[in-house]
Amino acid sequence: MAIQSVGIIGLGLLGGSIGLAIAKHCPDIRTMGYDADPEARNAARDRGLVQTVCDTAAAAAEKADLVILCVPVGAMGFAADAVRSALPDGVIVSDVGSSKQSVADTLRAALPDITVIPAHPVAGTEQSGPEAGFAELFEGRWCILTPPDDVSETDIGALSEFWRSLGSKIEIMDAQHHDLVLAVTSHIPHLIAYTIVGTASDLEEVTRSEVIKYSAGGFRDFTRIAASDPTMWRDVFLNNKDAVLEMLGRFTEDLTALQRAIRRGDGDALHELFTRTRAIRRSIIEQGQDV
Ligand SMILES: NC(=O)c1ccc[n+]([C@@H]2O[C@H](COP(=O)([O-])OP(=O)(O)OC[C@H]3O[C@@H](n4cnc5c(N)ncnc54)[C@H](O)[C@@H]3O)[C@@H](O)[C@H]2O)c1
Ligand SMILES: O=C(O)C(=O)C[C@]1(C(=O)O)C=C[C@@H](O)C=C1
Repeated sequence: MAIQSVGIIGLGLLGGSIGLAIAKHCPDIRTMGYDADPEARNAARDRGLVQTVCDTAAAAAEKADLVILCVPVGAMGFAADAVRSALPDGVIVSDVGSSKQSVADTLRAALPDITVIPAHPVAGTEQSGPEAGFAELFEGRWCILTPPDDVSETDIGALSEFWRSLGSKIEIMDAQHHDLVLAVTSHIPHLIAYTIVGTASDLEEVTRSEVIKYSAGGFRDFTRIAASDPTMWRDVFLNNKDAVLEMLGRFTEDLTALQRAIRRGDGDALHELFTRTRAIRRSIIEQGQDV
């Protein structure tokens, strides 16, 4: 079954980018969208993020083959409740949340008789809102699907084909494994960036203007990540608590080992680690995953 109409709930960076990517890559697919924020709905109309901006979530969902929830992870349950009564027979409901197990549980409870296939396009920026979306966001990026066991191969195939048509590469994964992998590759890096920028701005010996003035290199890269949306990231950490705490425990141990190496003047330990991490960066670039 090829997807012919898509309802997008939440018209920020992700929802807006999906609407624009559909218009670019599959102009025959009809797009309807809704955002809880009236200003976001107006901006979505102005930018043409979807063909029809609706005044209710139900109206955006009622004629869709595929409904994609593009709201913060903590709002997925509210969005599912808002579309439930309008969902047509045979619809697939999916989402783009950055953590998967708690979203899968929430959607299953809210939509017990509906085909739900949670998904996570591993593509984004530090920007948010309806002005931030762009059609190329998903090109060459992974989209991870975490289908429950009872979903048919046909429905998984239809959703995979949809994401492929927007330029994504597909990976199928267990939701819990997804959460562990993304904790270390995305969630902890954000936590570290939030911490280092917060620490620098709290220092008494270094003025705020010095932090801004001398943030040319490494620190500047951290400030980009630390500018990411506060609501989105609050929800990610609250909803991927176990995996984040597990990975944070390991990170803290490794940081303590580095601290000890510096205190003892153990240059070999530092050099060995930095050599390993440099090789990882180079292999990411060789695989064409750098942007
Ligand atoms: N930003 C990223 O880099 C990125 C990448 C991949 C996945 N994600 C995930 O995508 C989702 C959306 O993130 P985003 O970056 O697009 O955020 P965003 O803030 O740009 O957009 C979210 C939109 O959802 C709307 N909204 C909130 N609650 C709603 C509700 N109940 N009904 C309808 N609309 C509602 C908001 O008004 C906002 O416009 C999140 O779950 C996030 O974890 C984000
Ligand atoms: O590039 C960035 O700004 C991002 O933070 C994107 C990023 C990531 O960590 O890779 C952020 C959250 C997502 O769920 C997916 C992608």
